[in-house]
Amino acid sequence: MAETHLHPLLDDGIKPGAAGFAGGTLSCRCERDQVKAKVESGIAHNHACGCTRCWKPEGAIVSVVAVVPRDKLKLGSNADKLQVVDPTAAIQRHACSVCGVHLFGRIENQDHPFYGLDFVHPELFAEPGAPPPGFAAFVSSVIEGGVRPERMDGIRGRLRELGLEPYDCLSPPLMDAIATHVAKQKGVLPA
Ligand SMILES: N[C@@H](CCC(=O)N[C@@H](CSCO)C(=O)NCC(=O)O)C(=O)O
Ligand SMILES: [Zn+2]
Ligand SMILES: [Zn+2]
Repeated sequence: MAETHLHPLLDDGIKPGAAGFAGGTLSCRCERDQVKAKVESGIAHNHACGCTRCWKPEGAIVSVVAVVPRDKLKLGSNADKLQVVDPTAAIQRHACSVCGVHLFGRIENQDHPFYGLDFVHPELFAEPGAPPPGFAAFVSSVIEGGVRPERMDGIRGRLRELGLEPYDCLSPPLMDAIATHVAKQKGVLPA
């Protein structure tokens, strides 16, 4: 049976992060005139994502994506190369129009449960030591990206082997946070 290659950050086993990782500079993968953004914060909720919308490096089955507070992310050089991939999506992913890397994804809808957070791909940090992913989200969605359904047992098995519990939506704590936000908006829970 062929090995399951999920993502370069995962395939050789998950490396622990460095204590005190506090962000750094994200860069796109252009050979010159890279788009850069500075993140003055650690990352949270780092996860592998199987959805079709998150950026993944060539050949990867899943992306690795985390969140940072939006006010801690500052655009740097060559930001004029960025284009929003899909302005109708909840997460507005700002991609380099030359190399295709998503530098960050921003939620502009103030009613969204994750408003205030930007999505970033930790592998784009120049600085080492970002904490590793802790679970796998939207795993069934890899089929929408063209993965054959027969491979799903192998993919979920490999994720579990890496310690990344596979979910077909987000993790239970994040799904609970979303549901709590909705319940408060509806008034069935106190705000
Ligand atoms: N089956 C779809 C799922 C896409 C999806 O809902 N992705 C999630 C997770 S992205 C990072 O965790 C999401 O919240 N998307 C909002 C958005 O993309 O704007 C598919 O695979 O396309
Ligand atoms: Zn680029
Ligand atoms: Zn995703």
